[in-house]
Amino acid sequence: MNFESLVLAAVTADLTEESAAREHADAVEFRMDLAIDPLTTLDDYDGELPILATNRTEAEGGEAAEKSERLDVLRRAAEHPAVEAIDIELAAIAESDGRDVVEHAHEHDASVVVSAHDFSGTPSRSELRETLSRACEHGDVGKLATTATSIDDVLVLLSVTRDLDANGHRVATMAMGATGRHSRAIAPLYGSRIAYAPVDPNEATAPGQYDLATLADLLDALR
Ligand SMILES: O=C1C[C@@](O)(C(=O)O)C[C@@H](O)[C@@H]1O
Repeated sequence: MNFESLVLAAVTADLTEESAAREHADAVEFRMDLAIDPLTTLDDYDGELPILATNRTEAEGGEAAEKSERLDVLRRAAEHPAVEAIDIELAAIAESDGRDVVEHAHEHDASVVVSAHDFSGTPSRSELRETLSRACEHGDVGKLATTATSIDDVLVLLSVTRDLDANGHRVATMAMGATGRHSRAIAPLYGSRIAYAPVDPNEATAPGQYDLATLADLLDALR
């Protein structure tokens, strides 16, 4: 997965759902933090879609406890042939353990998405730019999900997306929540390289997600 063009990632904690995602998605985001036995689940995987492996911390909207074991699981996931990319939080990169995971993933030919999430709001333009630029420094893709409380928040996020993309960076952005929902369909027009939707519409992993078929249709219509 090189993210040269948009990747529609179907999100799930249950890899047996992959066949249901195949029609619409380019990849599966495996939310290891939400799975019961993620490494065994990965070993049993015999699907067709490549995997983006995520082991999200509680601080960034997931359920993985922030212990060294969390990064070990991510590290082991990167070794799996079906895992073509991993997602690691920018916050984890501040520690050398996190940077080791990035290096390990690259050694195993997995791309790295370096991500940051803000569930309370959308910071100022300069902060967004700063955060996304730092994420891009460490990852093959820098990803930023913020919460929009007004459409102006969406506008500024799209503008920063466009800016970084035009400067040759690979970014993925989305505004979470009802107000920012439309950004999930239009951010790719401004350079965002990943769009997320749950395989099971009842198992959304972030506020404002469309179901997979709807997002696929919207993206197709806007392409
Ligand atoms: O970070 C992201 C983006 C996301 O939070 C979203 O807003 O769609 C969904 C998560 O599953 C994924 O890891």
